[in-house]
Amino acid sequence: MDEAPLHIAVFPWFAMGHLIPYIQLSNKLAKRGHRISFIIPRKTRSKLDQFNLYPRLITFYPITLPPCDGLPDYAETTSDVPPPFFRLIMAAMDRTENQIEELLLQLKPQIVFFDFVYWLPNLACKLGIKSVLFLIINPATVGYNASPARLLQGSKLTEADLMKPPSGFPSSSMKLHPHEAKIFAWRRTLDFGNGIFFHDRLYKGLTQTDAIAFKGSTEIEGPFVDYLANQYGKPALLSGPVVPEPPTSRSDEKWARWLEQFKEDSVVYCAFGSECILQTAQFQELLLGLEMTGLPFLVALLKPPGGFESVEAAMPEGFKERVKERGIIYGGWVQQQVILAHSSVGCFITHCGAGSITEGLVNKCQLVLLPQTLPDHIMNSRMMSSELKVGVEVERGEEDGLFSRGSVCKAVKIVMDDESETGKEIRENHAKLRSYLLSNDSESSHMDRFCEKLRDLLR
Ligand SMILES: C[C@@H]1O[C@H](OP(=O)(O)OP(=O)(O)OC[C@H]2O[C@@H](n3ccc(=O)[nH]c3=O)[C@H](O)[C@@H]2O)[C@H](O)[C@H](O)[C@H]1O
Repeated sequence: MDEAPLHIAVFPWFAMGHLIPYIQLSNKLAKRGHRISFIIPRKTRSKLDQFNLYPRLITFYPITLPPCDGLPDYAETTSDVPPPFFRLIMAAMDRTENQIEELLLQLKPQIVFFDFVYWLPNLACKLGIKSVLFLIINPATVGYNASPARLLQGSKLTEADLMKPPSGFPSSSMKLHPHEAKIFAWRRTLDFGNGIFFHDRLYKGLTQTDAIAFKGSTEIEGPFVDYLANQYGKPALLSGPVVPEPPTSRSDEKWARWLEQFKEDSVVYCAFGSECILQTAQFQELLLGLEMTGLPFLVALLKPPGGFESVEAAMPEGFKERVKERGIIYGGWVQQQVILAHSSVGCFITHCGAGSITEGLVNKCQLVLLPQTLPDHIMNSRMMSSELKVGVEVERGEEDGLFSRGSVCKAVKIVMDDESETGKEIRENHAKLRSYLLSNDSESSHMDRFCEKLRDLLR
């Protein structure tokens, strides 16, 4: 490489599901010699250090969030508080503009990556820095939901409108069920920090940034990224799938010991990311569905609302006595990537967060898709089940969106059953996609193109 390395500052939304993939992307860039100045929440640093594989090139710049009415002092990422508080974290991030300006003046990066902090493109422009809106949310969701073609339908977009893709959208199989259209419609007018709707925040960022970029690969996301480049009339880049480096740490001893008692590919691991909280009835239905499978299972979920002291306290009656050592329900943080790589784990029930989907695809365990209340989870689920056919969605009520123990058990059985035709097709497709994602050629050609397009912004 004869060109000078780039210096990129990054300022992602303070959610673990965004911070971790931003560090994974930074690792890929640092591997090629680029320098990253990474703005992080101060107290969360101890959780993030382990992901930084190039500390000589990736420097963390911890910042303290300014106080915000109603936000507890200790809260700085979405995993510190329940969902109603997320908009206050966003409001506090919006108040860091002066701090960020000073930092950028001092660091002098050539490019700054951001996602939800919509005011960053204007600030960057003032300082002579190029801005890139880098989204870990898949481009299909953004194209479906926030393309200018959708806005032309007017501000009174109905749930019925949202059940169909906007004009020119590159896929006709990505359709929503009524309960999902409700979620999409609700999100559009969600107050998300300083009185600005989530949708408007994203739209402002998309219109003002110098370029839009996504985590994803040309083969899967290419048509959606081209659609957005066309719609917004600006460069749209793909970083490649940003497959995490294989974990170097071993699983916590207690999980490793527990997993080792079971035969290969037999354990169901179920986790819903860093912020998702199930209502008690659905939490219990999920556990009862796992019990019905007869398989061993490890569940890492936050406790449901309602004042439960622990996840154990929220278990269905008699559940613990019935499943005994065969099932573990844990309410704390686990090393997900290490667990997914364990040879005993054969199935992953995921909420379809962007990070979990990639981590699931690059491991051998089969995917059961149980998307929760975020539009990109729903689109990820549809993409994995209908377009790529690498996982099975848990069936839900068309109107109420609720799943049952029977539907959980059914989906697990399909992917785990050697005799099932659907299961066979899914396992074959997953194996092909896994080997594509893990191939060095795919990663390095995506990164070549990505870095070239970043350089184009500076010419
Ligand atoms: C706004 C939203 O942020 C979301 O993040 P979320 O935390 O829900 O899920 P993941 O993307 O799987 O991210 C969660 C990340 O945390 C890791 N982890 C989680 C729990 C645990 O106990 N141990 C772990 O190691 C996991 O391995 C993954 O890397 C999604 O992106 C979503 O797409 C986006 O819209």
